[in-house]
Amino acid sequence: MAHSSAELIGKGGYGCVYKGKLPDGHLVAVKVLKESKSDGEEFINEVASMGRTSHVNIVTLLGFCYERTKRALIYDYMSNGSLDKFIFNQEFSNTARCLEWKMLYEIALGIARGLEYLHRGCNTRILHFGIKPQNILLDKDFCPKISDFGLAKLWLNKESIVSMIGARGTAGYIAPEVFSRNFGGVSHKSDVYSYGMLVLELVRGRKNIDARVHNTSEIYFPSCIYEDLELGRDLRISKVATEEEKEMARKMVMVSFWCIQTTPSERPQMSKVVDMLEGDLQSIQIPPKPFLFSPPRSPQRSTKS
Ligand SMILES: Nc1ncnc2c1ncn2[C@@H]1O[C@H](COP(=O)(O)OP(=O)(O)OP(=O)(O)O)[C@@H](O)[C@H]1O
Repeated sequence: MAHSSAELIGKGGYGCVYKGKLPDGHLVAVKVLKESKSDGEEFINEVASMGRTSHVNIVTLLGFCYERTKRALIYDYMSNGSLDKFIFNQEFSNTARCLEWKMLYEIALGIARGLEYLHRGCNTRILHFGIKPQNILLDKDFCPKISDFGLAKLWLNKESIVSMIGARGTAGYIAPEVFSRNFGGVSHKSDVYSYGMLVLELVRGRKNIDARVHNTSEIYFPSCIYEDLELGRDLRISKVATEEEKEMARKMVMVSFWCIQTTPSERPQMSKVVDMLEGDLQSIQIPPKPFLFSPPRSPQRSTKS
């Protein structure tokens, strides 16, 4: 289906992604999945359900290839790549911040709308592993789209889930209840948590858990942002110049802190998140301080601090 001279554009935990071109010139991203032992029926069912998904903030799945153990998924090509490139890239953080506040706000809102759609009605899905900046792709107009929501994840058993959380370093986006059932059951609210962590990263332009930071109180940055919020201080975030920008940043921070509440039932539904982002800053209450836990470093140590 894809052009033979397809170029490699990325690698994920589940396989390589190539850029390709359909005979009519349409650009596509072809994700060639690693070989899997799971049965094909599950794959086909999952692809069929993804095929029924249609939303402006979800990457469109155009088709799939399936031949014994070889499986590939064909998506619309997103010319601006994934969000991590814009929020973590030194090149961008040293010069003028690449994405303006208005754009960051639009991205946060777009992702919220996409997740709200996935959580709604019969399309209901939980992303479980957390949604991270690599899963947010930006199209040519910088409209954010969620990609890869859960397909490969369904093939994993519980054990491999635990080892992946340890091995892949995406722990910062995963809700506490995914590590330990003491916090409650896994639900849509687990995605709400991941969303909150992702938006905090958008705001700060830095990973939530950053080993390069020397001051220990800064390692887990949401704590110091919370302090600013609680004391009504200006948030210690760069490039917020105008009142409008301050308001957008504050709104994003308030929403994120609601989303990362430790108890799942205290987190808002995604529909409420969309409302909060679109509504007045004044109508959002200051969230309680979330209990900020350190996710386990290895699969064996599911401790909290
Ligand atoms: N539709 C697409 N258009 C453009 N680039 C894409 C597309 N899909 C994926 N990519 C690129 O390929 C990279 C790897 O994507 P992929 O979905 O395989 O992995 P991931 O999201 O990083 O992780 P995982 O699959 O392990 O959750 C992305 O970060 C992005 O840069």
